Amino acid sequence: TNSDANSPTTDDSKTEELHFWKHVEYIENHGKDQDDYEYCMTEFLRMSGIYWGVTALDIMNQLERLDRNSIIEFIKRCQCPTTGGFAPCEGHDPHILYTLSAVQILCIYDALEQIDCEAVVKYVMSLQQHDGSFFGDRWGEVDTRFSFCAVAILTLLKKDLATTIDVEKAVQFVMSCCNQTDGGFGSKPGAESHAGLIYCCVGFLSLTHRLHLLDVDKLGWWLCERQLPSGGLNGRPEKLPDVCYSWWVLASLTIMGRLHWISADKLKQFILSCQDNETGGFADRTGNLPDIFHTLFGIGALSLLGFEGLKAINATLCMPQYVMDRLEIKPQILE
Ligand SMILES: CN(C(=O)[C@H](Cc1cnc[nH]1)NC(=O)OCc1ccccc1)[C@@H](Cc1ccccc1)C(=O)N[C@@H](Cc1ccc(O)cc1)C(=O)NO
Ligand SMILES: [Zn+2]
Repeated sequence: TNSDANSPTTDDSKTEELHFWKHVEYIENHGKDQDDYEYCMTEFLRMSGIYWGVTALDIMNQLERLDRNSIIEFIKRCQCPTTGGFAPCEGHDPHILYTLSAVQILCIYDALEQIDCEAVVKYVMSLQQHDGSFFGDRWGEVDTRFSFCAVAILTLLKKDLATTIDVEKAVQFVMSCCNQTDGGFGSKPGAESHAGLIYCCVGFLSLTHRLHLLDVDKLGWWLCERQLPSGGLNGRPEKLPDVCYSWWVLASLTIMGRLHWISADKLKQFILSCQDNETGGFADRTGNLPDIFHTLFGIGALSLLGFEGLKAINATLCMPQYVMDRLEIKPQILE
């Protein structure tokens, strides 16, 4: 059958099209209604939410629909004067996750001169530990996500990694989280492989030019095993498909030069089936409510699959390729 366990069968005979202008409207209106429940409940990751909206609209060539100046003013108000890091929203604490989102937005707007970049560099350096790992903030959570954020921020700021952090130690820590059996990565040594963390670790190795350390065939195989009869991808064995895993898995395969190992047409159909035809936006799976996060990763995955009418997206940094070209940033990818 073409349906996965416990999910409604997808009628793959009906070829869905991309409701392009509905998605543009959905993103443009996201955040206009300050009383919107989902908007209020996601204040703690507001900076990331703006990055998701800005990137998705730029890939659809509609960036001018957002108010560039008010976004930049908001970002400036979120830089912590003492640490140089960015908070997700005014009044919150700085964290490396939202520092990356802020830097990504400013690179897309070509407005890095509006913030104190040297303070950002010092903030990132201050988070590296003796074992090479990175804290997410001053409270000391360690995770390979933060290793990716650290090298992504320094790369976007055009800093030489070798003269700002201990690259060898950072590489050692990430590789210590590599799962010998499936070639994947978890959040710390011994943790189960998870597609989101694999994306972070493969992205980290791409930015540090250490992709030769990967077992590409073993990891490529595990990533392709994520594809289910519906065409959708899950994040771990036995899980349901979810459109954001389209991005984490496809981006990782693209960096490793194995994108062709996935059945692109079946995946395209699954992603298009996650659109909300009334409100616009993408949900995590067919029939659920859309959100700005899954809208970016749905659009981003379609861009990686070469969907016409979408701009090229860089798999390592999840940003429009033209921005990478302007900044002359070339993360390593395997052919
Ligand atoms: C914090 N977070 C997640 O944990 C999502 C939740 C989810 C979405 N679909 C299934 N679960 N998961 C997620 O981003 O997983 C990918 C990932 C996991 C670990 C590392 C990197 C990526 C999402 C937000 C979200 C919460 C709940 C529902 C939808 C979106 C999120 O902010 N993801 C971040 C990455 C991330 C991931 C996990 C974190 O604990 C923190 C941040 C991101 O993509 N920034 O650009
Ligand atoms: Zn998801």
